[in-house]
Amino acid sequence: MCPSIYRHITTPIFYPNASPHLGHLYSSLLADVQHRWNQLQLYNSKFTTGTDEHGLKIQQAAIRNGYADPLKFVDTLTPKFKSLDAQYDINYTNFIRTTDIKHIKNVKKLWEKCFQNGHIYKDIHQGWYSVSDETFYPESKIIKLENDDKEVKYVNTETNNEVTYHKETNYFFKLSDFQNQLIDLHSRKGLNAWIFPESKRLSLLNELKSTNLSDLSISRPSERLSWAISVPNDSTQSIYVWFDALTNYISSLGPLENLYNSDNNNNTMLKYWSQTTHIIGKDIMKFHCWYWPSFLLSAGLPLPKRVIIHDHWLSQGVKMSKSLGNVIDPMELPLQYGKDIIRWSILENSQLNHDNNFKNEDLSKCRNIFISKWGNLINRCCNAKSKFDLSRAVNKTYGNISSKDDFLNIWQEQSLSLVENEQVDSIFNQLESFQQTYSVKMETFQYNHIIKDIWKLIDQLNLFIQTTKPWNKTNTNQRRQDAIIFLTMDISRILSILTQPIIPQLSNKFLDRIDVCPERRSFRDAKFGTDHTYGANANDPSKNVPIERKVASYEY
Ligand SMILES: Nc1ncnc2c1ncn2[C@@H]1O[C@H](COP(=O)(O)OP(=O)(O)OP(=O)(O)O)[C@@H](O)[C@H]1O
Repeated sequence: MCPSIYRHITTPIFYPNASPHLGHLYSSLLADVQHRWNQLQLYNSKFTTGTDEHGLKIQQAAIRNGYADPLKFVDTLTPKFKSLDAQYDINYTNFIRTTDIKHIKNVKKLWEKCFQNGHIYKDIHQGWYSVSDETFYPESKIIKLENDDKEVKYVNTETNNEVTYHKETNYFFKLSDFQNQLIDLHSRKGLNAWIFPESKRLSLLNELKSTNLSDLSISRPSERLSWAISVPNDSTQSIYVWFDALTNYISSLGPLENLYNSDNNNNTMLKYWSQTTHIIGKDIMKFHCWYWPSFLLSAGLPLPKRVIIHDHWLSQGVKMSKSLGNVIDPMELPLQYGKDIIRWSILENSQLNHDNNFKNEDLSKCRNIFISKWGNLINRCCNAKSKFDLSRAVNKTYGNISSKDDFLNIWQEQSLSLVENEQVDSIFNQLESFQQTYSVKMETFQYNHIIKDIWKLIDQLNLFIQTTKPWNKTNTNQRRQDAIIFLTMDISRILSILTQPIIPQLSNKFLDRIDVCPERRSFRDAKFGTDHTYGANANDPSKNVPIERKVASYEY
């Protein structure tokens, strides 16, 4: 553990009104990779996910499904979210349910603080409400639709979900008081930016600058919304689901009051909180980037570190969603390909800042590439028949190599051709640029770019092996053979260490295959020539192939 560095990563808490789908897995996967990346650096890392269990949408779904008690209804669905995580090795440290008592206490506390500080007041509210989105929409965003039977319904133009007109007493939050502070917050750029990616920051900032924020209704009459936390000292009103849900991010770390103790040295909760990254889909960015910081500022609480916003998985051209039912169920994906292949393929074929389409055939393609490129590379270099000896190369022949320059000095004596020298140069150039950019790409969730860089390096290594042909009888000079095997496998070792956040099981199979000891698999070990202890039984004929052509059932 690195005692002084703390990180906290969160997914949205999901609405358990139906089973999870690919979109939920995507948010969780982005977070899981980040959490594992923190762990690879030996940081203190927490990862929070969970379920958002209150609100009208759940109340109505419970009734539709024949449950008088909504808690009994969500009790049947929350395990499905946990099973999905288990299936894909989503290694969260905290699973929060908004029906947890400790969370309910925090929500009430946040309300009281905002109230005491003069940012909550009671008033009449009228407007267009969408149950599906759990939000009111302004008149300007409402259109009337009429079907062939002349039935009329109203929808909002943002999500196309139905809205109905309500007039009722609500509590309001003075969002308008925070407009300038929000503009300041979202004007922060570059490494200090509170929102990533930049395009989302700019769109939210521009909208903030060009609109006057209206105050936000943050309660509903209890007679309409019974499945919710009551407003403190007013049981006729229930707390709006977003005020409740957003507070989960604090509840997952501890009691809200702890954040008022600003002694950073002795306040572990604050250390995590100030390093909290929220990962969310673009559907909920205003809730997280406008409302959430405003509630916190109102209560005099510190803000989390940043919000990462991703685009959507589409199905039939529109956002995949539980309410529409146009979903891909990740539990029904061909798991026999291996969960890590599915993790890799989802991340390889998606971009944070673009809507994505899922193709089943990408999975078998991905698996085949792993076998033919990476699996094959290891099998060739650790081949018992060719009498290669990885252990000898790593420990003895090149046991004193600790840098690229050391290797190049020795390589000059072994090289037979200009082409080979150019290949070695190019491999080192690629490796250096990969290592220089890897951390930034990880921090900014550019996982697909990391994957591209990895395949480029693996391609180069394969080309090098094909050109140098260490198995060729005319090439039996042992020092040369060892140099080729050492270079190729040391870079494969580095890549396997650095892919642990993405493919935790498969990368460790690669590392097991070349006998890298478990204590030498962290970020600091991912440098050329730093480990001369591996390879012991790598050429043993009994060693398992890390990934086989034959599709196994639940292999990893
Ligand atoms: N199509 C999607 N693509 C990517 N992420 C998604 C998608 N759908 C949901 N998510 C993730 O789940 C969060 C929203 O959770 P929620 O449970 O409301 O999902 P939903 O399917 O949109 O539900 P509903 O249709 O009931 O509104 C998003 O912010 C995002 O993190």
